[in-house]
Amino acid sequence: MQTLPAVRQLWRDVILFDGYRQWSEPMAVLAEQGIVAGLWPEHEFVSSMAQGAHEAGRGGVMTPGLVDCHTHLIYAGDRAGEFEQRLEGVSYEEIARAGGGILSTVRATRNASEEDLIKSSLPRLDALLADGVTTVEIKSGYGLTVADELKMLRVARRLGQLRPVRITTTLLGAHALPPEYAKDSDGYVDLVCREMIPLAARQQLADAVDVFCEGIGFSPAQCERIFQAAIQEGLAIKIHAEQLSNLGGSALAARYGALSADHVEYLDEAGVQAMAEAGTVAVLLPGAFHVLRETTLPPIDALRRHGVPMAVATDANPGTSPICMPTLMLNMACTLFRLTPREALAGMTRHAAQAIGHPELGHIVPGAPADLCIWDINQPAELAYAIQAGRLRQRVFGGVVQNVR
Ligand SMILES: N=CN[C@@H](CCC(=O)O)C(=O)O
Ligand SMILES: [Zn+2]
Repeated sequence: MQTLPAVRQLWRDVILFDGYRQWSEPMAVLAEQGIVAGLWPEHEFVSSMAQGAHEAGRGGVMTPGLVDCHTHLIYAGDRAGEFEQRLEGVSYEEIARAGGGILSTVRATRNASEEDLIKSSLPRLDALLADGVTTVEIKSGYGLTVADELKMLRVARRLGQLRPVRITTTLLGAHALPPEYAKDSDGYVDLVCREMIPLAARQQLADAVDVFCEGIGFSPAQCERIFQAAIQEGLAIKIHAEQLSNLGGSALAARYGALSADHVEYLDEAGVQAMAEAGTVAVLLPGAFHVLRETTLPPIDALRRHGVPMAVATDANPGTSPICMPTLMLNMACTLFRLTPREALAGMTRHAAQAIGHPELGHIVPGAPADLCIWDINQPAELAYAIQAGRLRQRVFGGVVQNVR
């Protein structure tokens, strides 16, 4: 059931994690016309502070709406067969080099219409929403032709019209080398730079441009050309880097002012330092680490020491992270990467918002959009501690309250 935004909505007696910290005493929170308008310790609150407000709820834990800052939510087909191959010992890289992996999803996605893709992606989007997400970044990258990449981006924009969620879109034309360019990777990079990026920008289909910098992806020199083309069109940049090896992609992206470098298991100290200097967010993807049974951990201590903001995301995709449960990622960020529950939660709220270039989201402060979650739990750390669906009581998107249970 969805409630129209009353002019003033009030929550009483909530345990508040505001994106930065957990408040030590229960709080009252007021939203007005879709914006957070006030926060008070419950014992200081008097009703004249929120005259005429509708009491939208009482008790529970309130967090910012979750921000899933790295997904490949739109695709056709599945890769369960590859999962079985990997269990038998074939690596992700070997499958990719044999024409499977990303390219197998490319074949299925090229054959799908926009309607097909909407139909197959909506249940995944709904799963994210049911687990507290109010903002999702969605990448293209399974089309690898101008037409198919733009098709994916159009679908991403349409998903944002079909559900109460903010969607940011990222052109990932340089995700893999399509078979038509098997012997001409520079030629494909030309296509990305000269056609895909300008068209996606001019049609306002992309908010950012991403690249996969890896032996089975694109070289740092090729990534650099793509960054230059993106910046030329006024688009933000991001990178998949240091996932399977260290090519220095994160440091390169940081030098170009990237919003984020994602995966970063093989990131070295110099890369961490470059990211710290540029304010580039490290997006940690524990789902892909888990599914690929990786053993090299991202350099969490170095990231902490240098003050690099760490975000956490689902990386929802059919190959390395077929996961649409953001709270499970909070758990895995803690159990696999040793983040504290508070770091993990900041990683899926405030730092995730920074990773998509929306610092106004992901925190609960006066003036911020009222994207909120109210959970039926006793303390915020439970979101990372227990692996359990169905704890969301209310999801508030731009001040509109959706009673989930
Ligand atoms: N590493 C590259 N891209 C995705 C995987 C995509 C796929 O395997 O389909 C990732 O973030 O893990
Ligand atoms: Zn990815």
